[in-house]
Amino acid sequence: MSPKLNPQQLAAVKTVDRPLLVLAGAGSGKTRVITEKIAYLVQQGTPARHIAAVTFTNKAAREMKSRVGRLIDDKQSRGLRVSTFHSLGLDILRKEHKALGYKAAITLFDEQDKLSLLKQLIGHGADGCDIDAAESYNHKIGQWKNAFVSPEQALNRAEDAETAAAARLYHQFNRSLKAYNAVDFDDLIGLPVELFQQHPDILQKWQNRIRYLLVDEYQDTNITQYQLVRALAGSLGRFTVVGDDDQSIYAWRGAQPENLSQLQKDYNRLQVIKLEQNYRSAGRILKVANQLIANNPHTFEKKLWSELGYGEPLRVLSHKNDLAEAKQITAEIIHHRFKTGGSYGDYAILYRGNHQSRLFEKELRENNVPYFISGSASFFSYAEIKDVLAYLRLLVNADDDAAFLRVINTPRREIGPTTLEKLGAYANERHISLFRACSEFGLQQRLSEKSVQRLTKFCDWLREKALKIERGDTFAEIEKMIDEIHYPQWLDENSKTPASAERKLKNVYELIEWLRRIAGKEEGREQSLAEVIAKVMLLDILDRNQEEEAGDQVSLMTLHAAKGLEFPHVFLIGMEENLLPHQNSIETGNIEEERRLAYVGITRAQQTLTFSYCTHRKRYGELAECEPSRFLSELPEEDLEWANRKQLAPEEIKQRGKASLAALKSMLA
Ligand SMILES: Nc1ncnc2c1ncn2[C@@H]1O[C@H](COP(=O)(O)OP(=O)(O)OP(=O)(O)O)[C@@H](O)[C@H]1O
Ligand SMILES: [Mg+2]
Repeated sequence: MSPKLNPQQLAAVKTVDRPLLVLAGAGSGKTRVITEKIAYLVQQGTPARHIAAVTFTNKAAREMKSRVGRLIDDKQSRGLRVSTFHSLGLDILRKEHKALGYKAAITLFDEQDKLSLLKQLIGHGADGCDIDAAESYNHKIGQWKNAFVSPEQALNRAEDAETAAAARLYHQFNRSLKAYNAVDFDDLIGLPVELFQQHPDILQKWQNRIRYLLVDEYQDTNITQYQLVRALAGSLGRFTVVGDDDQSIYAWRGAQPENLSQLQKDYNRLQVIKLEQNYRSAGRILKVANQLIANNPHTFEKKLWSELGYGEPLRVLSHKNDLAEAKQITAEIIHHRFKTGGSYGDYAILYRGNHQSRLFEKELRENNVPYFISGSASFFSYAEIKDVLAYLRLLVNADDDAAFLRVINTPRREIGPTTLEKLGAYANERHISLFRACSEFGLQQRLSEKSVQRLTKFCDWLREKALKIERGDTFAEIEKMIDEIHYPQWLDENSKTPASAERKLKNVYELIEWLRRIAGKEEGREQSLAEVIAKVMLLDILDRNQEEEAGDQVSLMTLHAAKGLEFPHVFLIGMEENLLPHQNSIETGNIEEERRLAYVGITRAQQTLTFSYCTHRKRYGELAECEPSRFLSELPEEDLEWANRKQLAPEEIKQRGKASLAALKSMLA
């Protein structure tokens, strides 16, 4: 039986006749309001299939689903949608692809696919664009998509030649995606919004389907996501959104905490409920978090208190370098767990950047401490693995358009974007795969002779290779293929260092070796490549799920990934200038977002919280001196316990004291 809701939570659960915003600090039970409200709506007679709850990560969605599962039974929750924004978008796209002019099997482009498309477009004469800036165009296009700005609008608003060129590239980029029957991650939100604007009948159908909408972590929605919420919730505003402006940490991806105040403007019947009791953290942790975040300007005033006792002082550990940091914290976890008889699942190590996990992984493994890293890159997400798998997918099924697009110019075959665009458009018109379209006369008429030759050469090679693989020694043929397509040279040309090219090639051979083992394993019978590939794709999915599975293991994750979660014991590592706050943010003056990230980290802790920093750390191969994070100096001294503290010069301490005092004064003014 879960503990009783407090009166404000109860009011939030029972407010169903008007739009509702629950605005409250960390650990105050906002997510709990959402899960309880889903159960309440169902018990009041709203069929679960008419309720949708959205959040930001798969992990959060799964967690929410399982919490709902404890409140209502399977039969009652049948048809309930609990998902991320993006999978809701994908669902809408899949069902409504026709109205948007898409074929059913929509391909999702990842970052690498996008970058290589952009490079192709630029390489083939997108005016005024520089190929070395492909990443920055990619970012710019993402910003436009997140702000629901179309290529035409972007061009009209462009104030200089550079932006205008980027806007034109954006237009070409979208046109190519369409021709390939592909979408990118941002389109998963943007296209449904566009669809709803153009087709009121389809919108009505969806409004009828989703009669109540709940959104967690609302402060992280961008403009396009807000448009989607508005469209689905309709003018009646049948929604509950919960959020905390102090935990807005996705500004770099277009999140607009202003969406919180925008709600008040757009829905005059909006009810706002604030929650003030924190049920997660010891009083001291809460006090420290509140004091840190007080250094940021505030639109909404929030108070938070806790009844969970004051707790131990928060420790600040100093280490001579990052290896020492990993060693000491690993030792502390082993020792603490032994002393308290707890579970490894009670501990989390949080950090600003993924690279910080490496030494910890090594130390934990060497000491036989079970751990899992949330959201780390799996073997299958490496570009070289995806490339080779795409070749194999295409060899067993030439109609796999996503694979076709991935390999057609990897390594380069000088098949230009205009050719691919025409190919895509033709296949789309004729509703056939790209591979099939290549051999049709109708397409060939539209292309130059050279393009036809190159496409034909590729397709002939593919057919022949597929036959050899089927009839000959499958894996020997695959190994031969790596050389035939000049993949090692391609890796050399496209890797930052020879060592990295070599590592990638090693990964490729490891993959082939592994496939060979799988193929021979089953019941003494050699399996076909198609069977093996099908198995691998499934394994990949399972593997990813398993990755998210917590248990008796220490959790390692970035601060971004930790949002919404809680752990009895938290270690916040790398509390150094240039790491947290991140160097880029210091350079661009964006300290407030970094402070919110630190706030998110601190408020994950239930019982104990330990900060750690190094006095020296390797940077670009050289050992450099590090300063403790300015955020440490913003915390109440009386609640911290510094172990082996690095001596700060007295004037430095005074300087820092002044800075935080000034910030506090300006806040109170
Ligand atoms: N009324 C209550 N009584 C006791 N415990 C509660 C109550 N409401 C919530 N909790 C517990 O408090 C903890 C924090 O709740 P929850 O995760 O919903 O907070 P949140 O506001 O969503 O936090 P965050 O801002 O970090 O996402 C959870 O362990 C939850 O079970
Ligand atoms: Mg939450």
